[in-house]
Formats: sequence, structure tokens, C-alpha cells
Amino acid sequence: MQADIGVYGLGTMGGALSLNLAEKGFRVAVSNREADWIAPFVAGAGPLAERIVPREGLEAFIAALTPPRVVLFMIPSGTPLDEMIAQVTPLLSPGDTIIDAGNADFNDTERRARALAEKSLHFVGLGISGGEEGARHGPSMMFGGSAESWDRLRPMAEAIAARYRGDPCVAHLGPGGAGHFVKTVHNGIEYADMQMIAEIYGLLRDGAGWEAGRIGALFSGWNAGPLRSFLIEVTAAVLKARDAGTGAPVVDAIRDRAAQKGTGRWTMIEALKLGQAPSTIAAAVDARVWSSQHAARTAVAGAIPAGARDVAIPASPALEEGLRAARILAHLQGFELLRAASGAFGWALDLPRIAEIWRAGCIIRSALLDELAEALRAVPEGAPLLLGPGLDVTLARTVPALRAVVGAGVAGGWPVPALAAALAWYDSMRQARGSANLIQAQRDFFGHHGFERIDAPGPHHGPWTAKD
Ligand SMILES: NC(=O)C1=CN([C@@H]2O[C@H](COP(=O)(O)OP(=O)(O)OC[C@H]3O[C@@H](n4cnc5c(N)ncnc54)[C@H](OP(=O)(O)O)[C@@H]3O)[C@@H](O)[C@H]2O)C=CC1
Ligand SMILES: O=C(CO)[C@H](O)[C@H](O)COP(=O)(O)O
Repeated sequence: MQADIGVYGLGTMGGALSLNLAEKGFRVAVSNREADWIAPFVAGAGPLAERIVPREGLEAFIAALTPPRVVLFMIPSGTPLDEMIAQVTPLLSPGDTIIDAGNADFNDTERRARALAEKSLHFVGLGISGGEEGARHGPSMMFGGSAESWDRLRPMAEAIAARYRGDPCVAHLGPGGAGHFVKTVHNGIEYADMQMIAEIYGLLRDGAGWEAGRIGALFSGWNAGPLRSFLIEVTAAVLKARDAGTGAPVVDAIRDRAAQKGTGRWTMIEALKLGQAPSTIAAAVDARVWSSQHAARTAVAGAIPAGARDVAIPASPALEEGLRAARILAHLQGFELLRAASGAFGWALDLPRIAEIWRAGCIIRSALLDELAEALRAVPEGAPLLLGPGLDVTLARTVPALRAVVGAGVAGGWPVPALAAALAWYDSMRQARGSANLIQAQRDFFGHHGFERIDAPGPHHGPWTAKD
């Protein structure tokens, strides 16, 4: 049997995606670097095995594909992918397509697309979100590549994608690295959302003395309201889970060191290159770094005075509203970054469509994304996204709660870096006149850098004479 597509890499995501493709009627050739994974995978596929073509070795794998061939890699996307591309390219023919469905640095995707185009091969950078469950039953997918590749692969992509009220959660976002860039920013927002949720958990645990299960029950309640989302649902389930041996909350036994594979860091690197400052994502990346500095934290703990003792943590409605405000702000920062990238790289990213394809299947899926898609459609071209119709009203109503939550964290000495970063951005952006006039004066004083005046064309220098 010849296959419609080949999936290389039968790990968590590749295995699940292969089964999803087979379930939707596609014949899927599968292979894996460690070949002894292949037979157990097929054995576990049940009736879907009849549409799975297992192959050991690259040559046999490629020979199992119907031309023009489509080869999808679901492996770590740095050097491993470059090595696999080098091995597979001589086996392919002009017109064949390589898809990288892993998380990739979009600069690598751009480079690979250029190099493969010289060999008349198509390269697709496909951002996929949804974890194992999403890959198996319907992920959200961010397609980057040529229009020709999209036309060819669209039916397959739409067949396996998550659906939001019937609408497939996949879109062609642009050429080259556009899909991987959008996936990277998705993960940046994911980092911010996870961090802000963890900060609320920390306030309740350390500031209010709540036990994990009680916090989990609170999150469950929130999941029935405007905060409804996969990450709130996951948080509630995690907080309620108990260790089979001890009966204690599992979360209490987990080391407080957050790992990261790089997408949050990539988001920040690209943001800074584009002159953007998504402060909530930066705070989330910072917080993961601080969390990993466990030895230093342990040494410092107790040696430095704590915050005030008599600070009350705001009650549940304020926590819920504050988190809602911060979540909106984090998403808006992510979309501002996408808008900046779209302009800089000439991608014409369809921001409302991106919000729409994130409404189901992906890790940050939430009730907010539907509201956000509507607001992004309505916001005038070029206007700050903070003025997104509807969201502006919600922010005006919920930001006071965010102030109360951040205020309690600051006064009590419980860290709330991402929540505070959201608030700082909001307050900075609503200041028609900020304090950067002083920065300009300082720069001119020590570096003769010049400044603009509000009352006369420039540039100007100050009458600085002496250090006071
Ligand atoms: N897990 C998730 O929730 C998500 C992951 N991703 C991305 O999907 C990709 C795969 O992740 P995931 O399935 O979780 O990872 P796993 O660790 O479960 O699987 C990794 C796969 O990559 C293969 N692999 C590793 N190194 C090499 C190499 N040098 N050459 C060839 N094959 C190699 C492994 O083969 P072998 O068995 O031989 O080691 C295995 O098939 C990554 O890019 C990840 O960032 C994207 C979205 C969500
Ligand atoms: O892409 C994903 C979800 O969207 C992956 O789960 C990713 O691994 C998460 O990033 P990190 O490992 O850095 O927390």
C-alpha cells in the first residue's frame, strides 16, 4: 500500500498525529529513528493499523509514499531536523514537500525553506498546538508555506484539525516561517497565562493559607465563567489530584522548578528585535529562570525580611476579575507582537483569524479568544489593540481588581511578576505623557544624544552645566 503522507518521529506528538490522520481516512507511512518503536506503535493502533504503513529506514519510508511525496517530521527541531533534512533530501524529487510540525525557531524555518526551494522542494513550517490529546483528536495548526503547498495540503489539514462550531482551527498564515512564528507567540502567551495562574495560586497558598484542593475547587468554579479555558481546567484538575500513596495533594510534592524548551525565550528574542515589549511574556520567562535557581532561592529564603504580615488576599471575585484583566492584557501584547512581525516581514497576518484558530484545539483555547477575535475584527486599522471594542470596556471594569490583587502581592511580599507586568503595561499605555522626558534629558546630559521639544522642531540639547 502506498501512503498519502509519511510521518517521521513516533514520539508523543508524531504517534498521536499519525493516528489522527489514519482515523480521517489517510494512509500514513510511519517511521522512527529508533526502529524498535515502530512495531509496538502499529500494534497499539487497533483497527487504524490497516491504514498505517510501517517502514524501517529512510529509503523504505520514502519509497512507501505516493508522489509528489509529503514527509512530515515530528522531532526536535534544531540540529536533529537539519540532520534529517540532509538525509532525506537526496531521496526526494522536485515537487515533493517536507513539513516540520515541531516547535521551531522561525529563523531556522526561513533558512530551510530557502535552501529547499533551491532544490525545487516545498518546505512547510507547521505550528501545532494541543499536546498529545490535540494531536490525536484535533489540534490547532498554524500553516506557513507557499500558497501552492497550502492548496495541496489544506484538505488534509482541515480534516485533522480541531473544530470550533464547525470551523477548522487551521489557517495559512503566510510564507516561510510565518506559521512557526505565530506558534512561538502562541507559546509566549501560554507562558504568560500559566505564570499568572500560578501567581494567583501562590497568593492563595502563601497569603491566605489555602490547601491545594480548595484552590482547585475555586478554579473549577471560575472555569464556568469568563475565565473558561483549557489552562484553568487543567489547573483545577491538577490542584485536586491526590497522591495515591500519601493522600496528599500531588502538586505539593512537585519541585518548584519550571522547565522550558525555548519557545518563550524565542518569543522574547524576536519581540526585542522588533522593538516590542510583551512584558507579561518577559515576566513569565524570567519567573521560570528564577524558579530554576533553587539553590540561590533556598540560601536567600529567611535571610531577607518578608513583606507585611497583615495583608489580606482579595476575595474570590476580585481574584477572578484581576486574572481576567491580566489575561486580556497578555493576549493583547501577543497580538501586538504578531502585528509588528507581520509589518516587518511583509506577512499580512490575519490577526482575527489567528484568534479564531486558537478557539479550539490549542493549549491557550479559552472563552476570551472568541471575544478577542471579534474585537480584532472591529478595531480600526493601526489603532492600539487596547482599544479593541468590548475588551476596552471589560478592562475598565476589571483592572481595579487587578490593582487590588497586585497591591496585595506587593504589600505582602508574594511575587506576582506577570500580573504586575500586565498592570504596568496598561498604566503605561494609558499615559499620554509619561516620564521618558526625564530619560531623554539624562541621555543628553551624559551622552549629548539630543532630544525633541514639544514646543519647537529639533533636535535640541539641554543647558546642562554641572553635576548637582
Ligand atoms: N509535547 C507537546 O505537547 C508538543 C510538542 N511539540 C513539538 O513536537 C516535536 C516532538 O515533540 P514530542 O513528540 O513531544 O517529543 P518526544 O520526545 O515524545 O518524541 C521525540 C521524537 O523525535 C525523535 N527524535 C529525537 N531526536 C532525534 C534525532 N536526532 N533524529 C531523529 N529523530 C529524533 C524521537 O525518536 P527516538 O525514539 O529515536 O528518540 C521521537 O520520535 C518537538 O519539536 C516539540 O517541540 C509541539 C507541540 C506540542
Ligand atoms: O508547544 C507546546 C504547547 O503549545 C509544548 O507543550 C511545549 O513543549 C511547551 O513549552 P515548554 O516545554 O517550554 O513549557
